[in-house]
Amino acid sequence: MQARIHSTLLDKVDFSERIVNGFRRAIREALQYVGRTAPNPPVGCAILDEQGNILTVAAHHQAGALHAEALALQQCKELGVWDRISDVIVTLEPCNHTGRTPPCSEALLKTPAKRIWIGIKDPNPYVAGAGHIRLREGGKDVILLEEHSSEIAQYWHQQCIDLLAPFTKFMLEQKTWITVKQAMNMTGSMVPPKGQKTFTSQKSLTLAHQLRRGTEAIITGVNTIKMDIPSFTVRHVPDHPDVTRLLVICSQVKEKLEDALSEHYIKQAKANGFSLLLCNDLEQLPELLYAHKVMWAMVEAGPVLLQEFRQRQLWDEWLTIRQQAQGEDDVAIISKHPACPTRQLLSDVQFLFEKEDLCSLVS
Ligand SMILES: NC(=O)C1=CN([C@@H]2O[C@H](COP(=O)(O)OP(=O)(O)OC[C@H]3O[C@@H](n4cnc5c(N)ncnc54)[C@H](OP(=O)(O)O)[C@@H]3O)[C@@H](O)[C@H]2O)C=CC1
Ligand SMILES: Nc1c(N[C@@H]2O[C@H](COP(=O)(O)O)[C@@H](O)[C@H]2O)[nH]c(=O)[nH]c1=O
Repeated sequence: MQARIHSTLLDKVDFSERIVNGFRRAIREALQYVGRTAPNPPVGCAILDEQGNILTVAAHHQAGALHAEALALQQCKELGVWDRISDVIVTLEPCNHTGRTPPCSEALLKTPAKRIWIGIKDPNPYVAGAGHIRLREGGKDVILLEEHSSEIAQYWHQQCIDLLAPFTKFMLEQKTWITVKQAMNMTGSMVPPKGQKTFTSQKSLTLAHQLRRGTEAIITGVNTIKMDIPSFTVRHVPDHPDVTRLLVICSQVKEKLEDALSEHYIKQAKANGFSLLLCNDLEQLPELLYAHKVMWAMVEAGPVLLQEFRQRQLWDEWLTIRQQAQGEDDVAIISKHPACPTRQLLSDVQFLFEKEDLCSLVS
C-alpha cells in the first residue's frame, strides 16, 4: 500500500520537454568522451535555469579531470550565470566522497539549484546511494529516475544504463565489456576482395571507426595481422587526442606470431598509439584485459577467431555489418544484456534487425 502511494506521488513529477532535452544534451556530451574516461565512467551534466533554458552542458573528460557536475558548475561561474542555476541534470549519481576531486554532492549543495535530476544511482556498492541521500538531507529536491514508473523516466534511465554499461560490468564483475564487430559481404564471406582490407560502405566504415574511438582495446588474430597489415586507427571520425589503445593479438603458435609481427609492424602500431599485447590463451583474455584497465574492447578478427569467441561466449554485444548491395549495408546488433552501449554510441545508425541467429552469422 505504502509503495503505491509513493509511486503515485513520484509520478506527479513534471518531466517537461526542457528536462528531457537536458538529459539528451548531457548524454550526448558524455558520449563524446567514451573511450577516454577509463577506468572512470563517462558522465554528462546539463544545468538549466528556472525557465528551463540550458545554461551549460559538460562531461567528465578523463580520469583525474573534473567530474561532469564540477565542470558544469565551473562553467556557470565563468559565464556569470551562477545565480540562475535551477535544475541540475546529471547522468550518474553525484559522488559523495573525496577521491582525486572533492565530493560533487557538497559542491551542488552550495549552489542555488532547486532540483537535482539523477539518471542512475552509482553502481559501486560501496558508495551507491550516498550522493543522492546527502543532497536530500541538504535540502535539495532530488529526482532519481529509477524511482519513477513513467515511460519517459524509464526511457532516460535506460539511456543512462546504456551509457554506463561497460563501467558497470568492469566495476561489479571485474570484466571488460566486449563488442564483436563482424563485416560480411553479400555471399556471407568475411574475406575482402584481393588487394583490399575492407568492403563495407563508407557509412559502415565510419560506424566501425566510431566504435574504435569508444573502446580502449582492439582484439584481433595473427592471421589478420599477416594478411591485412591492419592499422586499426580511427580515421573516419576525429579521434580523441593523445589516446593510447591496446592491440591484443591472439595466437597460439609462436612461429606464426614471429612471422606476422615484423619489426616494421610493431613500429607502425606504436606510432599509431597502440601498446601491443599477445594472448595465447583465450581463457586468460578477460583477466588480461581487466589487468590493463580496459573497460570496453572491440574484436576485429576473421572467422576462425570469431568462432572461438562465439563458442566461449566471450562477448557482450555482437555487431554485424552485412553488405546488401554495393555501398549499402544492413547493420544488426545483439546484446546479451538489457543494456546496449554500442547502439547508443552509434545512435545515428539505423539498426535493422536485432534478433538474428548467431549460428548462421558466424559460419
Ligand atoms: N570482415 C571482417 O569483419 C574481418 C575480416 N577479416 C579477414 O579474415 C581473414 C583472416 O581470418 P582468420 O583466419 O580467422 O584470422 P584471425 O587472425 O583473425 O584469427 C585466427 C587466428 O587466431 C588465433 N587463435 C585462434 N584460436 C585461438 C585461441 N584459442 N587462443 C589464441 N589464439 C587463437 C590463431 O592463431 P595461431 O594459429 O597462431 O594459433 C589463428 O590463426 C582475412 O582475410 C581478413 O581480411 C579480418 C578481420 C575482420
Ligand atoms: N573487412 C572489413 C573490416 N575488417 C577489419 O578492418 C581491418 C582494416 O583496418 P584498417 O587497416 O584500419 O583499415 C581489417 O584488418 C579487419 O580487421 N572492417 C570493416 O569495417 N569493414 C570491412 O569490410
